Parts: sequence; structure tokens; C-alpha cells
Amino acid sequence: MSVAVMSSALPTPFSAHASIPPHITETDHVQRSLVQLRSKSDGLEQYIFLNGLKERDPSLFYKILLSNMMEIIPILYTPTASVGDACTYYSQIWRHPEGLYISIKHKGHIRQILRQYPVGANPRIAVVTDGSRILGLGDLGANGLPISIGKLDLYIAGAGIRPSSVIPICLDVGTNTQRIIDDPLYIGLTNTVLCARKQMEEFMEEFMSAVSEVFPELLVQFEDFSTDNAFKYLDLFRARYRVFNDDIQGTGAVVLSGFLNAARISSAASGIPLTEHKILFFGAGSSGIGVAKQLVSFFTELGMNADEAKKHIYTVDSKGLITADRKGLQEHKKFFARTDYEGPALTNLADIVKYVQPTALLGLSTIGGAFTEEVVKLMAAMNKRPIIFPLSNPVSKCELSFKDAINWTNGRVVFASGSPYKPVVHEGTTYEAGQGNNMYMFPGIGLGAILSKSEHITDAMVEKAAIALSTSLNEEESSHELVYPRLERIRDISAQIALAVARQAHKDGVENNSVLRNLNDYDALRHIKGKMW
Ligand SMILES: NC(=O)C1=CN([C@@H]2O[C@H](COP(=O)(O)OP(=O)(O)OC[C@H]3O[C@@H](n4cnc5c(N)ncnc54)[C@H](OP(=O)(O)O)[C@@H]3O)[C@@H](O)[C@H]2O)C=CC1
Ligand SMILES: CC(=O)C(=O)O
Ligand SMILES: [Mg+2]
Repeated sequence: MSVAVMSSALPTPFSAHASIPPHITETDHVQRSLVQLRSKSDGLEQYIFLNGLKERDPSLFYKILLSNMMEIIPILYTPTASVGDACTYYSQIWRHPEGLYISIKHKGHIRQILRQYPVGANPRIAVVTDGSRILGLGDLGANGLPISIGKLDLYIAGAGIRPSSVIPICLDVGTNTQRIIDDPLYIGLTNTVLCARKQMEEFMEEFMSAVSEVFPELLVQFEDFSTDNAFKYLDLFRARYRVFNDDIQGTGAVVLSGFLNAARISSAASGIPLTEHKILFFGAGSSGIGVAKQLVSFFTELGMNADEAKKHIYTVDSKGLITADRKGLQEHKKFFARTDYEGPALTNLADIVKYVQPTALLGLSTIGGAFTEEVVKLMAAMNKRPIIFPLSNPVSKCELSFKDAINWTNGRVVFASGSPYKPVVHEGTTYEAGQGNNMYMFPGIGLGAILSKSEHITDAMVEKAAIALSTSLNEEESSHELVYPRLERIRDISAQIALAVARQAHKDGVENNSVLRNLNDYDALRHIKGKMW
């Protein structure tokens, strides 16, 4: 029952509302719900509470979400323990349908399934996962749905997309994780040996064709697909459908944005120009390579050719520094494989740091604590202001805690992490961590794409989104050396990103909204904000 209904005029007929105590008002019920939420100390319990509230009383849920974003987003979306735990234990905590499961068994019938989905007439954004690489937690199969739900909650809170316009979708193509298959409560398919490559491709083709036909205005965001499939499906579909991959492109853009601001701070201390930074990627999967490509693309805008630009980048995977002479190198790693290293394989991160002498160390590896004291102190010895971004999620997989980063560099680090950290006080100074998370990026990209009615998401649109984010810092944020704006401003930021995306979509010839196109920037920004729910 909605509080909005309860607090309206006199209830009629009286008996239908006699169960509601006389002194319940909308305002105090919001407070009551927050008190109930805050009484739960465990992140998973808080997640379950909010999930139940959304089911019982969506209007109250969204009211609480919108007016307490800083408190609620970390529970529903930001990869602290709660949403990670929600995925890990989704089969245990499942209570009611809250998204769409399209399984491999629906192959041949996906259109019919989609036509039955009870949403508003015109859904605009779907976050689609197959659960095969959920955060840094690995293959969780059908338990991955809360990631799609959380991302869509951020679209609603951060970009003002209407709740009725979003669809969380999990593609259930089986799981390889034995612990999950053995769980008697597992909600997904267990008797499916993971689909053969060809069958999976046919399934994805049918899904994309069906979803775009049944929901013609839909933007599809691919989320947390395993590495090979993430690259493959982005390449396969981006020219044909309105689709982007958040882990490759959203992360590429958010890290480029933070890197530009971090490099400015670091370069001011060292005198090293932007074009001479050396960036070491620890982790060379979908997000690591996505970010590396985004940096190369940006460096080429500065006048370098791609071969020069890639010399600034070193990549490391589970076997060590990636070199071109390695046998059986996966396709996505080849472009960045070093041809200039001669010697025995470098497998230890500290040795790699000594060899590369990077100005920036970025972690997208899923290996919690990988940036050891030795590694961080090496970075601090080589750089006046070392840039260290441990970006893996959830927080248990983060390569370095903010406290250690501050302590081990004596406060000199320029830091952003994928998961949030509280401020740290060191020798009387308070330091704030940046949150280098694609949550800053995808709401604005999605909003820009749907308002401009873009047919595709081009690379240039993503890059302009990154630049819009990096230039959105206000004076107060810059004076605190933040590399990302405060999350409180996400709606304003999303509008600015959406405008940059729409403008570039026009230049790239993929947009279809003459109203937005013909407005000057000031009015276009107002128009975009006016469209927010
Ligand atoms: N902050 C943000 O906005 C985002 C953060 N992420 C996080 O980044 C992490 C990685 O995601 P994603 O790239 O999609 O995952 P992938 O599985 O595609 O890539 C992981 C990479 O880490 C490497 N790796 C694994 N173990 C080690 C090790 N011991 N030493 C060095 N490298 C290792 C893997 O090596 P190999 O190739 O040899 O297997 C692989 O290259 C996740 O935790 C995810 O949550 C992702 C997207 C956005
Ligand atoms: C943030 C995100 O998309 C991830 O960790 O996968
Ligand atoms: Mg992701």
C-alpha cells in the first residue's frame, strides 16, 4: 500500500483503511522506514529490507532512494559487501520476480517471452548480464541479476530514468561454478552444460534481434559478461543495435576521466607532461583492456599515432607482464603486448614496477590486496605524487585499501578505487578517496543516447562523456584534489554527460532528435534536466 494513498483525503470506504493507524503520515513513514533500515547492521539485511520495500511500496522506496542517495546507493549498487553478497546469496534471499530471465531453453521463443513482460509500453533501458563475471566474484550464473537491478536503480536515481522504463535481464545460459550447481536452492538452470559457442552465438543473435524488435526504443547495456564474450558481443552487435558494454566502455570512460584529473595533480608536482605518463595495468581483462584502449584513443587525439600511444601502456595478467613472445596470447591482449622487453618472464608485481617505472598503477585484476606495501612504496619512491587506482570490486577484491595507500605514501598518493572508502585522517590531515566506478558514466551515456534517440553508441560519444565528467569538477572539489565530482551531484553530472553524448551523436550522424539538436547548450541542459523523473 502506498503512503501517498494513505495520506490523501478521508479514506473511503472507511473499513478499507481501518487497518492503518490514525497517526501515520507520509513524512513520518519515510522516517520510520529509514529507522528500520538503519537498525540493520548487516549490508545484506539492508539490501533485503530495501528490496522488500520496493516490492511493497515502490513510491515510498523511490522517495527514500532519491532523497537519501548517498546512503542508499552503496547498499543497492556500489559494490560494497551488500550487492556482492546479494548476488552470492541470491538463490537464498530470492523472494519475488524482479527482472526477466531469458534462458537458453527459450531459444526459438524469445520474442514471445519478451512480449509477455509486464512493463510500461515503452521500456528504454535494459541492463543485461549472463552472470558469468559478476564483479570480481566470478561466474555466479542466474544469481547475477541484482547487478542489473542495481545498475538500473542508479539510472533511476542518477539520471532520472522512469522506473517503468527499465528492465533488468539475466540470460541464463548455465554456470560453470560447481558450488552453485550443487546448491539445492539455486534458481537457475543446473542441468545445462555451458552452451556450445555456436549455440550461444545463435542465442545472443536471437535475443538482440527480438529485444530490439519488441522494444524498439531500447538501449541495451551489457554488464559483467566473461572477458571473451564481453568483447565478442560488443563487436558483433554495436553496429547493428543500440548497445554498449559498461565494463569495457563505461569503465574506459570513467577511468580516462579520473586519470586526466589525477595526471594534472601529479604532473603539477613532477613536471611530467600528460603525454609522458607511463601507465601500468594490473589486470588485462575486459575492463583493463577497455580502459587501455580508451587511453590510447585519447592520446591519439593529442596527436600521437596509436603505436606511439600504446608505448605508454604496460599490461599484466595472471602470468605476469604481457609480452608479444608469449605463446597462445588471447586476442584482446595482443595489441598491448610489449615487444621491447627482453629477459625472463616478469611475474612479480614489484619486479614489474621496478622495470616499468610507471607514473600510474591501475588495478582491474580481482585480486584483493595485490598492491602490497612494497609495491606502493616503490611507486612512492619513483613519483612525487603516484597515481594508484585499485579499481576491482567488490571491496574484498580491491587491490589496495585507501588507509594503506595514504599511510604507505605519507599522503602523497592520488587515489581512486572502484568501491567506496571513508575519508582517512593521517598526521592531522583528512584525505578523501575518489570512486573510480562506471556508475558516474553509464547513467549519463544512457540518458544522452535515449534523449537524442541515437541509433548507436559510437566511440567518440563515449570519449566525449569521459571529457564531460573530467571537466565537471567544481572549485570546491578541485581544491580538495578530488579526481571525480562528489556523488551528491550525480544528476547534474549525468545531464552534462548526456548533453556531450547527444552533441557527439549529432556529429557522428547517429541521433534523431531535432528538438534537442536545435537548442543552445544552456537550453539543451535545461531540456535534459526537465526530462528527468
Ligand atoms: N571500477 C569499475 O568501475 C569497474 C571495476 N571492475 C572490476 O575489475 C575487475 C576485473 O573485471 P574484468 O576486467 O571484467 O575481469 P576479467 O576477468 O575480464 O579480467 C581480470 C584480469 O585480471 C587478471 N588477473 C587475475 N588474477 C591475476 C593475478 N593474480 N595477477 C595479475 N592479474 C590477474 C586476469 O588475468 P588472465 O587474463 O591471465 O586470466 C585478467 O586479465 C573486477 O573486480 C570488476 O569488478 C570492472 C568494471 C568496472
Ligand atoms: C562496477 C562494475 O561494473 C564492475 O565492477 O563490474
Ligand atoms: Mg560491471
